[in-house]
Amino acid sequence: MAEVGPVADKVTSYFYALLFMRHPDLRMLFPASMDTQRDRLLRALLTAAENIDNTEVLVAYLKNLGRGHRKYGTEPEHYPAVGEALIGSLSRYASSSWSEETEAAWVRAYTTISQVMIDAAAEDELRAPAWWFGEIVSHELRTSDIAVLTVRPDQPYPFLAGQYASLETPWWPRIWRHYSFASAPRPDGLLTFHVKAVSAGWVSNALVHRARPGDTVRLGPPAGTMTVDHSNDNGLLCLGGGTGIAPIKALVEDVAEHGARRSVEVFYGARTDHDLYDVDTMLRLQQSHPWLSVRPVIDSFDQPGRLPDAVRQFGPWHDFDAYLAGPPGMIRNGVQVLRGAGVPQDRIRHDSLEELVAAAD
Ligand SMILES: NC(=O)C1=CN([C@@H]2O[C@H](COP(=O)(O)OP(=O)(O)OC[C@H]3O[C@@H](n4cnc5c(N)ncnc54)[C@H](O)[C@@H]3O)[C@@H](O)[C@H]2O)C=CC1
Repeated sequence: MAEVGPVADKVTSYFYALLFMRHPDLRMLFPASMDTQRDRLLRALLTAAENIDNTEVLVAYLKNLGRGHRKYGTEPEHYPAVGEALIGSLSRYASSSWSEETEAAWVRAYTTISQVMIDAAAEDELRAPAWWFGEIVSHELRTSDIAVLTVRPDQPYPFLAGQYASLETPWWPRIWRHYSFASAPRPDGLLTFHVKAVSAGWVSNALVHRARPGDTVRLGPPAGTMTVDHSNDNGLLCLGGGTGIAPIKALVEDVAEHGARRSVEVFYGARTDHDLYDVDTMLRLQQSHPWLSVRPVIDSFDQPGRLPDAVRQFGPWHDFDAYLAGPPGMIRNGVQVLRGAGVPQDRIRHDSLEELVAAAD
């Protein structure tokens, strides 16, 4: 991987060129524009490589990837085609370190990886659809670029508070983006998402500026491990930056439903007052739950991104489980501050930074 890292763009372009040249029928499974698709493959490979020594994490990641691929229409027979193109492009760009042994090792690794994904997809097929249709039943513009969308899935959609779904709009077929659920599972089965239109974000702009009640989106299966550990009574320390407050709100509702005996401390960061688009909801929750405290943190001109610093001023936090949701930079800095405040790594939860960076496309 060290040799291909610096030429990652070339490797992925060559990979897709090989794949589509040899298997033109597979082209229709990918978006019309491949711009944002290109580095997804490499990112997935890097994530797998990073966790190569941690079998439990790696297998969980691959199973999730396999389940998630059902919505693309991926079939078991597609995997060898991808494997051939992958090895073809790696052997070309890692030529100085490539040998028969390297090739054999890649074939073995890829065969194992694809088998875990294929098996997870087959198992999932017995209990869940590949995707759900969801009708947008309400669309509320909270600021000029943030919308709260409520979606009614066509069949029951089981998930846990703190997880996210991938979502495809009718305007950008086969382009999927992740959005966290902004509520814990509700008795009426409706799902809520907070979407910020980001520059060059095709899906997010369509969802904020174009989507209307009555439109239909497709939903992939729920994913993510940022869920509440109900096996202990530790307090929850939650950092939500911008629309990252969405899954934090879901976690608060989840704790409330479990009859909270634990304190929940929420720090809600935004650039300006105006960007605290969900502060009223959070303060209402604080009023009805004595165990909940919500602290809005507004950036100042001389101190942008000050959310993690604000958390440092309170505490102590070493007995808390920590949850972070928001921009990747906030999560990185937040984790550092929390580690410095004595919160062990295994009690700090957030979504994968690779996925969040991809979501910003
Ligand atoms: N599950 C998750 O982790 C979720 C993540 N998101 C992500 O959250 C982001 C939301 O974007 P915006 O609302 O535009 O957020 P933003 O860029 O306006 O930032 C919101 C707040 O986060 C903090 N922050 C931002 N960058 C920081 C840094 N480098 N260091 C420390 N603190 C920092 C600041 O307090 C800032 O006011 C998107 O990138 C989105 O993908 C959104 C929903 C769920």
